[in-house]
Amino acid sequence: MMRSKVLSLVARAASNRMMSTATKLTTVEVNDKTGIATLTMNRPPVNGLNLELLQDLKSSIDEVEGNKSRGLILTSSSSTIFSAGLDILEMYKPDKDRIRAFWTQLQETWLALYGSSVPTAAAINGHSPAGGCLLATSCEYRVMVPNFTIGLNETQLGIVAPKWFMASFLSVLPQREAERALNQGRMFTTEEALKVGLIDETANSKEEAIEKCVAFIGTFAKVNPLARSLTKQQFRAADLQQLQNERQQDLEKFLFFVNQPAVQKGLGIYLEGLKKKAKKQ
Ligand SMILES: CC/C=C\C/C=C\C/C=C\CC/C=C/CC(=O)SCCNC(=O)CCNC(=O)[C@H](O)C(C)(C)COP(=O)(O)OP(=O)(O)OC[C@H]1O[C@@H](n2cnc3c(N)ncnc32)[C@H](O)[C@@H]1OP(=O)(O)O
Repeated sequence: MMRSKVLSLVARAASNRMMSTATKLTTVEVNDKTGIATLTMNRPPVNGLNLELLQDLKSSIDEVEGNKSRGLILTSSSSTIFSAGLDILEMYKPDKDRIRAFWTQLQETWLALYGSSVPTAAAINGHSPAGGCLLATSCEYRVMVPNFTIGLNETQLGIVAPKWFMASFLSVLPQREAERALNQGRMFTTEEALKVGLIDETANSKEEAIEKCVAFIGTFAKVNPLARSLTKQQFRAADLQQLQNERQQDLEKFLFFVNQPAVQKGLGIYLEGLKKKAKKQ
């Protein structure tokens, strides 16, 4: 970003530095006191992860990696939705080239977030199904506001979570819990998620969730940053390497699967159900 633009933004935000506003789908704000970056998703109405939001997320993660932030907190500008997961419109009756770019970008964004060298935490201030849960479980810590739901509900849509979605989930939950929840496509309430360990803490508001994420990141203040990040990377290396090695096959598998007539039919019915529900409200 141009230095002059950064400077004018610095002047505007008293103690927080807005590091990126070039795109409207994500913003990065670095707190001058803590040095921690808050990455906010802003794609109304539900932060559906389409190609452009995924691109912005990836470039915002890269920006945080590059600006020496002490940590990254992922959250949403919506008051009720963290992220509704993948934008189903990207997968339903897809454009041939765009769906390839979409899935490739999802892979890249996951590799960047799950493999991030800075401490990461999610302030889950709303519902977080499927791809939303993928983002949250790719972070190292999760704080969630009550009365929302989180989980990998793919089987409820007649689709299958790829291995790397499972890897993020398994980095948080024991295998037995993860397998059962995935097979059921189970969505956990905030309270259930806390009980099972899918989230680490609850908070009564987004602000409190962010404070708790800041406190988590603060636990690394006296730890050597290089030693911490190399340790994290060793824990995550096998999962990251597996996707790196299989990226092309993973893409082809996704394209084959998603283009099956039965899958397309299921997605169409699911979308119709969402739209009917939205009209009733
Ligand atoms: C053998 C095979 C091996 C390997 C397989 C290989 C590949 C696997 C293939 C595929 C895997 C793909 C993985 C996908 C993961 C996903 O993320 S799929 C998306 C799942 N998401 C959901 O199910 C969430 C659905 N949405 C909701 O439940 C609610 O909308 C939500 C609780 C989030 C919010 O509720 P509310 O505030 O009441 O809002 P509305 O429901 O009224 O929604 C507002 C409008 O937004 C539209 N919308 C909602 N979610 C989505 C979405 N995910 N995508 C697109 N659009 C969405 C909704 O229709 C409303 O639109 P309208 O206003 O009517 O136009």
